[in-house]
Amino acid sequence: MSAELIDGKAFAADLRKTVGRHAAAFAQKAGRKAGLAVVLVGADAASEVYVRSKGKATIAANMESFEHRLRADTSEAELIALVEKLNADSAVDGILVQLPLPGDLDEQAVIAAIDPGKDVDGFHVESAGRLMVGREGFVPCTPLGCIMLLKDRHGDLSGMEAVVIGRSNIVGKPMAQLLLDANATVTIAHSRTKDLPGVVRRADIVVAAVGRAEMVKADWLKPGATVIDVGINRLAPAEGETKGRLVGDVDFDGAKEVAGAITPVPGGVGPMTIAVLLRNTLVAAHQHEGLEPPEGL
Ligand SMILES: NC(=O)C1=CN([C@@H]2O[C@H](COP(=O)(O)OP(=O)(O)OC[C@H]3O[C@@H](n4cnc5c(N)ncnc54)[C@H](OP(=O)(O)O)[C@@H]3O)[C@@H](O)[C@H]2O)C=CC1
Ligand SMILES: Nc1nc(=O)c2c([nH]1)NC[C@@H]1CN(c3ccc(C(=O)N[C@@H](CCC(=O)O)C(=O)O)cc3)C=[N+]21
Ligand SMILES: [Mg+2]
Repeated sequence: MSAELIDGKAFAADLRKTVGRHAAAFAQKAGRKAGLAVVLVGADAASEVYVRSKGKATIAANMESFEHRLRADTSEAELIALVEKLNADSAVDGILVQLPLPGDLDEQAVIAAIDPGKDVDGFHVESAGRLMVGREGFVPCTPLGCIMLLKDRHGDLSGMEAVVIGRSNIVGKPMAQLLLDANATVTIAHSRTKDLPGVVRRADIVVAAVGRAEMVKADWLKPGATVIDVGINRLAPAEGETKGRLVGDVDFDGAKEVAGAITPVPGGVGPMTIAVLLRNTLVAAHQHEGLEPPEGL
């Protein structure tokens, strides 16, 4: 193996520790803990796992966790009514509505109902707009976690060629904006991109956020490239397994022989998402109490 492993899990554990320390100090000053509300509609098995691990991490970081589980047949009006109740609840600093929503619930309408001051996911149009024009606001957790790992490894990203594969509102687009803000030269690839391997081969930095198991191959990579694998894909169980393996969007075993550095799945970007969510929630809590958010968070 030639690539260095980018240990997102360890980085995230450090960040959670720092957040936990600041959260304890916040509770002292404010006379209450910072609070995160997570709303889960329906009983999606994968989402259950995220919600549980988020709840545990929140409590371990000296913050409060409020979980709201709603039936899969919840109406949009009921869901928005809950969001409005959480907007008005002074114990709640951050609101996360787990996506995707089941059935024909309108995700944009539900996100629009979240108070932008509690939008710790950074999915509200106000947050997206602020990121786009370079004003302070909540940045989506997954791309922010990725840029933290990249800056930790490279320091200055100025002039580097970055290729982001995927253009979703929650990963690809904000990721590209953060790389642009860091003065990288950014290309966004997607399902209509011609010659994706050729585009990826130019990249010093590859961020894969596609949702296709092991799609990015070793021979697409420029030797020495830094590879950030956002994908979370569950393979079908092999013989003798009850649960399939979790893999990313990059063919890790091949890519690790060519890349300079690579994030594993699991243990890469996923843990960063949760750590950044707690960080964003603590920042929101400071804002709600009129306190200056801690330096260097
Ligand atoms: N680790 C973490 O914390 C998180 C992980 N994820 C994971 O990241 C992945 C991406 O998530 P998300 O952005 O929500 O996914 P979306 O499905 O919303 O977006 C996928 C993007 O990939 C593009 N795409 C699909 N097929 C191809 C292809 N063959 N070639 C090139 N581009 C393609 C799509 O293009 P087009 O726009 O043209 O359709 C689209 O822009 C998933 O595996 C998800 O589970 C997501 C969030 C957090
Ligand atoms: N409103 C909203 N915000 C989100 O941020 C959001 C969402 N909806 N819907 C689903 C996706 C996905 N996502 C993950 C977070 C952490 C891990 C994670 O911690 N993964 C571990 C492994 C977990 C396991 O083993 O099951 C890892 O990669 O090491 C994965 C995926 C957040 N998302
Ligand atoms: Mg999506």
